[in-house]
Amino acid sequence: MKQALIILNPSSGKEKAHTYAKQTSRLLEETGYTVAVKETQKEFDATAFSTEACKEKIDLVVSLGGDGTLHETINGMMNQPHRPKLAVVPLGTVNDFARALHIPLQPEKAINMLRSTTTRKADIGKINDQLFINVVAAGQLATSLSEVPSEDKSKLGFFAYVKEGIKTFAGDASCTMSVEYDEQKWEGRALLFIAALTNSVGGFEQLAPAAEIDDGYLHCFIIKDTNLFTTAAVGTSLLAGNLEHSKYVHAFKAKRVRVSTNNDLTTNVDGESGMSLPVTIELIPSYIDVLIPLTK
Ligand SMILES: Nc1ncnc2c1ncn2[C@@H]1O[C@H](COP(=O)(O)OP(=O)(O)OP(=O)(O)O)[C@@H](O)[C@H]1O
Repeated sequence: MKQALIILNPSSGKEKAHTYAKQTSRLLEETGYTVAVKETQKEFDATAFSTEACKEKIDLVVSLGGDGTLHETINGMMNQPHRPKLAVVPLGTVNDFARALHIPLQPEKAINMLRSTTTRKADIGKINDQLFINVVAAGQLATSLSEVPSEDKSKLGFFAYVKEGIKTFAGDASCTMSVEYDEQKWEGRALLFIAALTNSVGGFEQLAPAAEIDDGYLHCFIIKDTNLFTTAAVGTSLLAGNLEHSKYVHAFKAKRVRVSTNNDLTTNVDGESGMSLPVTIELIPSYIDVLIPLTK
């Protein structure tokens, strides 16, 4: 019999988290799985549960939580010879990974989807020795974005980041950045570096509209040193889904990028504060099989 593990973050999904876990469990049993549920209590529990699932050669891991739980779950699969298939029931406020894979954002619908699925191979990113599922950002602006209060994230979504970004312009927000990618190099004053795996970042689906989770590329943007006026132009291009054509932006696709700076800056990885620069970012193609809706 096939085996599934549900990794539940009870703090996302609020009071309905346990109900969703029961519904998921019942549905998977109906489709022929034996199911175990493990609840996270703190940071990195999902990583540990996921590593165990790999070692036990479990067939399917279901992440019931937000992007943070998913980020930890995928990191638990790193360097494991057996990687279970992955299903996602999004309980967070943003759920970029589910958006990118067209998995329903309402938990009940995502659970029901499990009745009839197909798999899609998803690319994964690697920053130094850690995996990421969605985005890496670096620069003074990214450091400020790591500090966006979660209350604002729930209320304002992507615009919480815009709000924090505008505040950053009160100080000197740019730094000298060196970005080496594949066989090329960009150097100059920059406000922000972004490497995205999918079209959805912070719940906003226009950053890299053409990016697909399985296209084999990191979609990178360097927002050059700007003042408040030119930043408004960058903002307009962003909202129009046209960022790559802005003259204030250096946009490129790459499989491997090295980012360094003369400042002491930390990155933002999947929306959380990450490691300090310099960093090496790589694309790992077709890393994981994700269950997605079967479309006829
Ligand atoms: N029982 C728990 N109580 C509180 N925090 C937990 C618990 N279990 C795990 N966590 C931590 O909660 C973090 C955030 O979880 P996650 O992103 O999945 O949910 P969320 O915050 O509801 O989603 P979003 O970030 O989209 O708002 C995880 O990275 C994990 O470290």
